Amino acid sequence: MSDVLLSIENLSKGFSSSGRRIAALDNVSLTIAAGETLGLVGASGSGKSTLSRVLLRLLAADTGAIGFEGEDWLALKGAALRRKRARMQMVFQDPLAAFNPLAAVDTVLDDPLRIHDVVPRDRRASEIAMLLERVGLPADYAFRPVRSLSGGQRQRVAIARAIATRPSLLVLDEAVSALDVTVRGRILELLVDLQREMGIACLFISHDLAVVRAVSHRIAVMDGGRIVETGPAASVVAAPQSDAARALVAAVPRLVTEPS
Ligand SMILES: Nc1ncnc2c1ncn2[C@@H]1O[C@H](COP(=O)(O)OP(=O)(O)OP(=O)(O)O)[C@@H](O)[C@H]1O
Repeated sequence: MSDVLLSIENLSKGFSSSGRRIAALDNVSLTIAAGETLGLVGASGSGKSTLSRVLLRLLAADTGAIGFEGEDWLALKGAALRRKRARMQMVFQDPLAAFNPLAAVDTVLDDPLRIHDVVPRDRRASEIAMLLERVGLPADYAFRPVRSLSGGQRQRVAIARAIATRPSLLVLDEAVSALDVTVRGRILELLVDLQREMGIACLFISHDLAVVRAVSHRIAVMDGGRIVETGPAASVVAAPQSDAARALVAAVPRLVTEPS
């Protein structure tokens, strides 16, 4: 896993709020290798969402650079950016906010296949069936409205949609935070399976260190807009070096951090 897929270099982003300047991102640098899951963890307000929004080009950085699949990601525009977006997909906390809740599942999955021309039109229905199977949903769920699904099933549809364009990187921002604990466990297992079988790299963002630990090869810890610690997931949990990481470890119930 040494091929660098994503490199974030000296990224900074400030906001002005009530006359004060907030450094939401302060010289952030990190890399993700092809097929690697990097967990990004930090307390509320540490800058995680700002980083994901800048990475997804939903928000412009003040300074810094991002290389993705060997290209200058922040310089891409127009058709070239739209094409490249197929390679970096996202899963958010609330799938209902991400797609039309009245739409049927097959419509939600057909959109990326059509927009990015992933397979010819006559193969899209079988591709949708394959995607549903891949995320553990029966093929006849294609005809159900998204609104009729449970939270976990909706998140499976969101993951199916994200992998539909055959991305090399998934950005998951608090993707399991709204799910109850058993459903959360199953979605985390699905993500680990997908990552192993399809070789997709993930940036897995959460405020919850136990969740991040369950899926990540490496963990980066954010505090006050900075990356204050990066290391193998097991080391960051077992021997945190920064105050921010120590506080996050202390917040995890002991049962989760102790080896079985
Ligand atoms: N649009 C904005 N205008 C002003 N300040 C902002 C804006 N967006 C974020 N901030 C500030 O930037 C800092 C980082 O926020 P960010 O949402 O990135 O943190 P976070 O780690 O994702 O937190 P949370 O887990 O609560 O979402 C915070 O101090 C926040 O108040």
